[in-house]
Amino acid sequence: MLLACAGGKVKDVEALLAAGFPPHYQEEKEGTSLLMHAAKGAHLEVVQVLLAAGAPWMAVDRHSKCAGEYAIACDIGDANRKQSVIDSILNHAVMAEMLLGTVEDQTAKANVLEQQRESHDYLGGTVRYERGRLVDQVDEGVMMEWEAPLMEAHASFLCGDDGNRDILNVGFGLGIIDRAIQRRKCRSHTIIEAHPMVLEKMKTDGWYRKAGVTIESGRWQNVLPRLVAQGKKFDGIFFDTYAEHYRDMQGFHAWLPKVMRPGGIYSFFNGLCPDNLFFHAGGHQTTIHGKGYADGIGMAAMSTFCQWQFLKSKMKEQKDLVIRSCILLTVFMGLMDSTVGKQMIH
Ligand SMILES: C[S@@+](CC[C@H](N)C(=O)[O-])C[C@H]1O[C@@H](n2cnc3c(N)ncnc32)[C@H](O)[C@@H]1O
Repeated sequence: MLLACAGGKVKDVEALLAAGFPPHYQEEKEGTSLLMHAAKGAHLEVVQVLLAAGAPWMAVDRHSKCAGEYAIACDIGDANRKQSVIDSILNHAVMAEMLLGTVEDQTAKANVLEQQRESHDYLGGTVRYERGRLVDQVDEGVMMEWEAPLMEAHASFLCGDDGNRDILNVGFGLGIIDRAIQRRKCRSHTIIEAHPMVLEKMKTDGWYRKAGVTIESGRWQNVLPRLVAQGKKFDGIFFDTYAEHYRDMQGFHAWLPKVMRPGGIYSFFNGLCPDNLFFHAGGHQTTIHGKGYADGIGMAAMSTFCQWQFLKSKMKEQKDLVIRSCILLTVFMGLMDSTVGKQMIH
């Protein structure tokens, strides 16, 4: 099977799968999967057959590399084919993450509670400012001074040169981006911050007295609905919180169309799976497109997004719990390596 995948022999791969060969197989020594072998040779058809059969896109080898990275590293001459393989895996990853996310949303309330607990632990705990760092009560770095060049770049992107923009920053931390925004000038500068000790520091440092600056204290989850109800709109928005799940970020993205002026700019600190380029891209696309915000969207993700919106709108129309459960179960079966599930989805 490994040879068939590496050699792009799609008929052999199909025959072996039909005979019961597990699509999730990984060889013992290096941990390479069937999908990695196919991706390495840019064998698009084999990749598609394996993904459809339930081969896990996120499996990693013994060096923590996933199939997407094998596709990126592949050195065949045909750049189009190579790109098609990358797109195919990424598209599948985004689709799987979005569907899985919904299954989790519906069925694993405990996970949500777990995430909320993490956030509440942080917000209810102590923080301290020390030598260019903000650290939480378990000595984890919330923000570090070395991130300044990144924050400068975000501020420059958001503020432009016209000095005429209403800017919103979510998460003060060390205030690096807020100082950079102040240096660049803007019409108004709003900061949402939730941690009482950070708010205290902001008070001490005079942020409450700065002209044009409004401090909104509280979690963005509570503040944003109020700002929207007041009809507040912004030209530039930055999001960089702490101890939150990427699903929170998705939740934030769902608010963007309501608080952003047309032509506005959004930027965020993107620390999703920073150690793995491919997971980073998958997480990024899922997060951006997962809840109805479709700006700067790639075509592959767009088609996934449309399919997903269609599925969601169908679910809404029916308003029928049984049908909803059936769809979720089907999706789940599809994800769980079930040919029947895949056929049901189709
Ligand atoms: C990584 S720091 C932000 C750093 C900032 N970009 C800078 O340039 O210094 C994250 C900040 O978000 C705040 N925060 C965490 N959860 C929040 C929430 N739900 N709403 C508002 N602020 C939150 C934290 O207290 C912390 O001050």
